[in-house]
Amino acid sequence: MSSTEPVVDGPAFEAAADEKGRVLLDARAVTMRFGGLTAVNEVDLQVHTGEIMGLIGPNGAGKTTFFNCLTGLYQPTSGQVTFNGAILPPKPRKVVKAGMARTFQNIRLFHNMTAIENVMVGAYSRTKTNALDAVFRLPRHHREERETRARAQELLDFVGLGKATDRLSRNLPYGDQRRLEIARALATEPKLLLLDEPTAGMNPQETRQAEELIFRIRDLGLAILVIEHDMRFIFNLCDRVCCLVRGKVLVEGTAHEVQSDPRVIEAYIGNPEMLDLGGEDSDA
Ligand SMILES: Nc1ncnc2c1ncn2[C@@H]1O[C@H](COP(=O)(O)OP(=O)(O)OP(=O)(O)O)[C@@H](O)[C@H]1O
Repeated sequence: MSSTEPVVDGPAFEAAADEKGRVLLDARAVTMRFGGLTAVNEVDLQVHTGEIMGLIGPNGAGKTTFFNCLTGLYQPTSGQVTFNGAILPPKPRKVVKAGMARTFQNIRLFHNMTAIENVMVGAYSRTKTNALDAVFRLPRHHREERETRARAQELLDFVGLGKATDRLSRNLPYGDQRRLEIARALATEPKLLLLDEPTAGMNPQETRQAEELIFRIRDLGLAILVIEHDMRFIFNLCDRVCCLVRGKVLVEGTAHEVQSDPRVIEAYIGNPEMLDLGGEDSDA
């Protein structure tokens, strides 16, 4: 969040009314093969309402492929994903409508659009305006346009970009672009937000701000599933953590359990710097 902007009260989300701790996302035996390579192998994972769940694992473990299976970008070779009690079809638009939104490892904003326009694109997945309303500019179109813009501004305020409304997204600093992606995902009114390496490329201060923002999103009633290589960030943030190795679940448990599990430490041998949990002489 840009340091000059005050933290504002959170916008209201339907998810806030959900009973806490019930199973929201239930992935069963999800498998994804690319030819002879099994990138995701019989993965079971549950995310409950109101929790922050982390997904970790060395490079190539299958984390992003698993996200793609959950969000309909890939149709799993086998297995099933249930969300909010219903089986999810492997279609990204339907997944968004069901209440699951995501951000990507590589920022995917509309670079020639302003910040608010980017967020409004997210909100259109929820509006009722059809092509006729828009072409003939019927009253419903105008009313929804006004409401959508107001909601988008509310979300920009919430993520700390309230003053960036009319700036082209390509001109925003890197950390702000990541926050804008989150605002756009929030505009789809999700119950579960999936974040793929939200702090990649951030400096320590931006990382702390991202952590604080994710806590605030959870406090609005949303559940969060986050992939991240920054272990200090993950173990500080998450209620539970799942560690994938070569497409399989190696360990799942509370952040404390996973952090101290020797199998996790061993999985990172060869990349010990990735397990840097920040000792006393660490820089952040
Ligand atoms: N579209 C694809 N076609 C073929 N192989 C793929 C495809 N996508 C991913 N893979 C392979 O699947 C495996 C898992 O990749 P994935 O990107 O899911 O891992 P990851 O855990 O997200 O890694 P990283 O932390 O480096 O992002 C890798 O061996 C990768 O090369």
